[in-house]
Amino acid sequence: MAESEAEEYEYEDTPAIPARTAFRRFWPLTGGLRRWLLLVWVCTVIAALAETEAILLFSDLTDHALQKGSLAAFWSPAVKWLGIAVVGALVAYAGNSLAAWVTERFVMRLREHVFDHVQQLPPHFFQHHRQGDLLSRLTSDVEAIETMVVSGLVGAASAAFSALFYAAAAFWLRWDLAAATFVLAPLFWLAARRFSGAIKDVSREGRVADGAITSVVEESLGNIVLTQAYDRRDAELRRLREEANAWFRASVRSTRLGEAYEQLVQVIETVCVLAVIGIGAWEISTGRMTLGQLLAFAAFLGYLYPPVRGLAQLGLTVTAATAGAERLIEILDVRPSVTDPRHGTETGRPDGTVEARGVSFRYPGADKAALQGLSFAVSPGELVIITGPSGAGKSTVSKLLLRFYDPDAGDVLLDGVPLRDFPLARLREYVTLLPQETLVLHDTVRANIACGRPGASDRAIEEAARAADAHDFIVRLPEGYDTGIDPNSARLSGGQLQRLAIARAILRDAPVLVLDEPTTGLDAMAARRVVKPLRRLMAGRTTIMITHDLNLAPDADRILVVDRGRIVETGRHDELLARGGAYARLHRSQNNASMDTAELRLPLFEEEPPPAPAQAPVYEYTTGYGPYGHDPYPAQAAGPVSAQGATWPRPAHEEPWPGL
Ligand SMILES: Nc1ncnc2c1ncn2[C@@H]1O[C@H](COP(=O)(O)OP(=O)(O)OP(=O)(O)O)[C@@H](O)[C@H]1O
Repeated sequence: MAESEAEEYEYEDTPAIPARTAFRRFWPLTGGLRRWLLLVWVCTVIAALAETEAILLFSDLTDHALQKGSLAAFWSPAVKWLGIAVVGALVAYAGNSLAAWVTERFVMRLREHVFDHVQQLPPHFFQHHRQGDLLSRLTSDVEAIETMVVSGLVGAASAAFSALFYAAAAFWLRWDLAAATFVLAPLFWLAARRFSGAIKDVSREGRVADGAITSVVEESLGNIVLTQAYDRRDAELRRLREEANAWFRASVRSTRLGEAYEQLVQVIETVCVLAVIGIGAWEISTGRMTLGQLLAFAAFLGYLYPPVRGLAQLGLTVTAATAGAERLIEILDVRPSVTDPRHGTETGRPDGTVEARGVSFRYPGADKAALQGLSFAVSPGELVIITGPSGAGKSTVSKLLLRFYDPDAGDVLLDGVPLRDFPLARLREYVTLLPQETLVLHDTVRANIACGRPGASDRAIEEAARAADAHDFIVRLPEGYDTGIDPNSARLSGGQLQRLAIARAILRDAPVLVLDEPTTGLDAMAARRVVKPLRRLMAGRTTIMITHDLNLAPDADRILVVDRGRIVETGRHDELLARGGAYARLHRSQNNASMDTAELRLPLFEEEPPPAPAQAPVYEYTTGYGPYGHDPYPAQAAGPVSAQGATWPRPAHEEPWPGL
């Protein structure tokens, strides 16, 4: 992606777009709805015709029934008028209901379109965009576009036709009087033109402020622990107030502009009405017009002004909505960093040979390369650990393996096929990521595991959970597998969440696994607890593990030490230690760091439980694996296991459900 595109992420730089361009951009989304739009418009035309007829009947009634005091002349026009009113009401009801349906469908469609697009955007897009601002674009800005495309279009067509009917009727009644009053019509347009620029500016400011407020609230609530622990309430409040002030100013200015326009139009209308009454009075006095005609004429003008005013107002609404459109178009113009190949390669399930050939990569907008000339190969079933100092480029390797980005030079290959030749959905089926942060859906535990393989049977889900050593704590939850969890849920500990993620990955059953710091963020006990399930997950799969945690290094078939985007050492754990180079230094520094805490010195692979404190509660250790039951993954048995019996002290990290 070009550097200029990265710069577009700045909100202030949202490019200005003419309303016509914005309209054209979103018009294709009305496909399939256009015939209904046409029907809405037909309903509006019929309703306008009914009104026109009613006004003519009113003129008839005034001249023949009211002025002559004849009840006989009342009935026929009255019945007609009533009939027309009923038909007009029914048609207006149908038209308005249909308009609401079309409008909401369009909003849904547009929102899905933008949401789907955003979901394909590369990770760095989300680092550059505040979430709150994205939320505001997906909600209020989407609705603004609706005003422009659907309501705007139907409103404009309806208003134009209504204005045309009433104007034609006024001309038909008295063309000279109509012509005299129509001379004043351009005043409406002049007023609208005068206001439109200012209204667009203020609307844009309001939308940016709206996004900023949502961002502050979202960030502040997401960081509530920091806010409370460091007593940042006042600082957060100040941040909110600053954004709210901008919104307040824009909002008040917008109302002031709207009101000023409204009142100006009222005055113009009054001038027109007075002109009609003045000319009418003169015409009646000379006998060239009846009172009924004058009243009907005034009524036509009364009906004519709202659509004329509506048309001008619509111009302002559309202009204001364009500010929202600009914000959506800005996002829609960001291209996904990777796309499906035109002709995807169908290889069938790969064996899992992974190779990087001279891979170089620079993040969009970054000034230096994150990876340079990286080459390595992993055979099916091998475990390769990628380690190195912070910022070396380890996680970047995982992003290229998952094809979140394509390399700028070189290729990443799976079974000899460049990743860019696989359809994306297939590739993500073949390569599974276990990310550093455990990702949780707002759903049940079952659904959280099942998202590894949608449609998996309950049995398969449970088996995966057992293999991930998650079954036991899941069944202890209040509703077992049907217990609801969410990303902010405090119901599960870090280690438990990690085991859920492992169950999900086991269920996915991909031939290639990318583990990004699988034990980081867990305390030593929790880390120990995930090692065994991790081994089961890795069994028979090509595994590339990105980690600082060198406790797992002796298991690796090969270790790649990365520094400043290059591989600086390759070999097995013992070889690299003996070489006394970068790896040996990393290893030493890790051991030195862990000297400080007794907890970290606990052996990571040993399943021997720590000696039970005298008063420690005991519980049945019911996992179906290891020495206590049938282990379907015997080859992955992790180090020496306890032979002490079936009861263990409850590990400190194994938090039970509160109240259990
Ligand atoms: N979205 C991004 N935009 C620009 N530069 C980035 C981006 N993400 C990472 N980088 C840079 O790329 C380099 C490699 O980052 P990477 O996250 O791969 O390092 P890492 O070895 O995984 O570090 P850590 O161990 O701290 O996670 C770093 O210099 C980092 O600043």
